[in-house]
Amino acid sequence: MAAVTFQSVSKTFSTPHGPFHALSGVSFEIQEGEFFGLLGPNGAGKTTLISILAGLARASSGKVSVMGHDVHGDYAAARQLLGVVPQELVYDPFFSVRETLRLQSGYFGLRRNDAWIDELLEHLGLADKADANMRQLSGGMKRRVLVAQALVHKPPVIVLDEPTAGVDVELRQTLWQFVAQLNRQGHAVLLTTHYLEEAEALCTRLAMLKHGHVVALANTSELLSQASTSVLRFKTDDALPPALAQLARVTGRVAQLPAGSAQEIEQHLGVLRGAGVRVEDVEIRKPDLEDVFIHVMESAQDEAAQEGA
Ligand SMILES: Nc1ncnc2c1ncn2[C@@H]1O[C@H](COP(=O)(O)OP(=O)(O)OP(=O)(O)O)[C@@H](O)[C@H]1O
Repeated sequence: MAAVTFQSVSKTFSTPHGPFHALSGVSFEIQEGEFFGLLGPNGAGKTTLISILAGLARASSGKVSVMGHDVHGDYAAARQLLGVVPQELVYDPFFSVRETLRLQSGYFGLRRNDAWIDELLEHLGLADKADANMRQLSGGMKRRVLVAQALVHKPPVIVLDEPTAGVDVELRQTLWQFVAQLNRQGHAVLLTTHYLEEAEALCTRLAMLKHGHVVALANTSELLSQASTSVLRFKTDDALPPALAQLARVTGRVAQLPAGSAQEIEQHLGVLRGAGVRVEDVEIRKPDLEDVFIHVMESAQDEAAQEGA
């Protein structure tokens, strides 16, 4: 049985400017025990889809189920099977960390949950904060509590919406080790993130959303192998000539250009030399998920433009 099923899910918001289609016919399944990534640029519809899955919003049409339980018609059963770590830091400032986790356990009918709560506190580096008041915690610590809260009832499906936004390297590593361990034990994970390196390292399958449409759905390794073009990477302080500037991905001093063959690499270097651009630390690397992501998003744009023409 699929852990999560999205079947032709659409969501339309009414806005002062008319109806806005945040999701249009989104369909995919996440299998039990799978580590699944949901990617897309800002505003693609990721949080809207997760809100529908968590029962916080209602789809305008389509069906969503968790382990066969409809999130609308069979809400309580579906919610019990899900652990959702929200993007926003929502917490009750009057409780301590342990009280927060006991309260959350109570919502799921779990009375004697302290052994698991202690384990969660330990795994998430919160053991020494158990009695601290929620409002005394730093942002990163609060986020750890949100993760613990989502896991108090050991849900078979864990949903993480941007869990590492604004989080330091140490917590990221602790979090991923723990989530990977839960995944190995059979929990399915649905992750949304803008850190494509994390998605590449963790997710076995990915869906990419753009303007509420699924524009790619495949195994991570398949997506990476489809991007056969290597990348020429170098540092420079000079402006790139226009012909290359429009192909390049530039981050600060680092420029990256797609280069399918040795000949193309030689051509790029020739153009750079001809324009008097001084380059350092030149290397050729394999494409990563960010290259694939940019390519998929650009192709989706071209297709949309053609359809609109
Ligand atoms: N209540 C609402 N009313 C109108 N429009 C909304 C509402 N909620 C979301 N939207 C719009 O729906 C689109 C999808 O938003 P959503 O938050 O799902 O995107 P996202 O992919 O999670 O983005 P981000 O990466 O920025 O978190 C956006 O254009 C957003 O402005």
